[in-house]
Amino acid sequence: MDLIEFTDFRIIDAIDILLVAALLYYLYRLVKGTVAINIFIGIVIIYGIWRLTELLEMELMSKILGGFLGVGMFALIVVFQQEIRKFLLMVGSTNFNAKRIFRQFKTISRDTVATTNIAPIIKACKKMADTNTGALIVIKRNNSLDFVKSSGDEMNLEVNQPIIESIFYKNSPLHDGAMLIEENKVTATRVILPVSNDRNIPLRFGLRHRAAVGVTEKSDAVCLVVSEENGQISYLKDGDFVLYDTLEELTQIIHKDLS
Ligand SMILES: Nc1ncnc2c1ncn2[C@@H]1O[C@H](COP(=O)(O)OP(=O)(O)OP(=O)(O)O)[C@@H](O)[C@H]1O
Repeated sequence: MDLIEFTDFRIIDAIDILLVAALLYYLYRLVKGTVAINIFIGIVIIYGIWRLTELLEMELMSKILGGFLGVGMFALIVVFQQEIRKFLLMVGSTNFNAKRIFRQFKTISRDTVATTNIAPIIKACKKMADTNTGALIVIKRNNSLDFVKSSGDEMNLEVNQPIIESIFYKNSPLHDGAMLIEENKVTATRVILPVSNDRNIPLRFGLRHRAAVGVTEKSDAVCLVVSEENGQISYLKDGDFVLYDTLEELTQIIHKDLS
């Protein structure tokens, strides 16, 4: 009977397996490097044992483990709150090509939406890097940044090099925290970002860099960090440092990421 069911393998079963594999892969990517990875591995092991006990018809053990996993689902929502949020953001992100195509059919032409001008931002970063002035700039892509904006001072200034430099100038009352840029406007300063607890971030990076990792983990925004310590300009996307050789290359990368 079992053998007949096994040979009765349909295309839809293959798709089902592929989807579960993709789901597990994305879940792993979400929790990789965080403390949640240990919980994730623990759950996978318990689930594996549960399925095995079911297969071997060890009724008592499979009932206990099944019950544990059932109740555990609610606990998981609490434990993985951040990861579930990020996963939903990822699913709803307009990065998918299908959505890009859809966007082209929107009644409002993209040309009417002010796109962020990268050149003055990079020039300001270069100037700040030369003078070892620390800076943290978050550039919005598709996801809303409202979840961090309220922690800072909201404003509405056209992006230009002197504005960015003067905000991060050491004696400026606005230099602390992060700057948000949305559609070529500085929309907030002194913003407090969520700090990442990724254990893979090298120890030489302090809170400014961890905050940049944090916000790019929790949204699809990209982030530029100028180190006060060594004047290094870092670019972050999806919770990772993006490597580049020259500032021209960095400008092109950001252009591509924002388009
Ligand atoms: N969670 C946060 N959100 C926004 N800004 C932050 C956050 N944490 C730190 N910062 C900013 O980073 C500044 C410097 O922090 P810290 O020295 O720990 O960072 P760092 O990564 O070592 O950077 P640097 O290389 O510039 O020293 C703080 O004064 C503050 O302006």
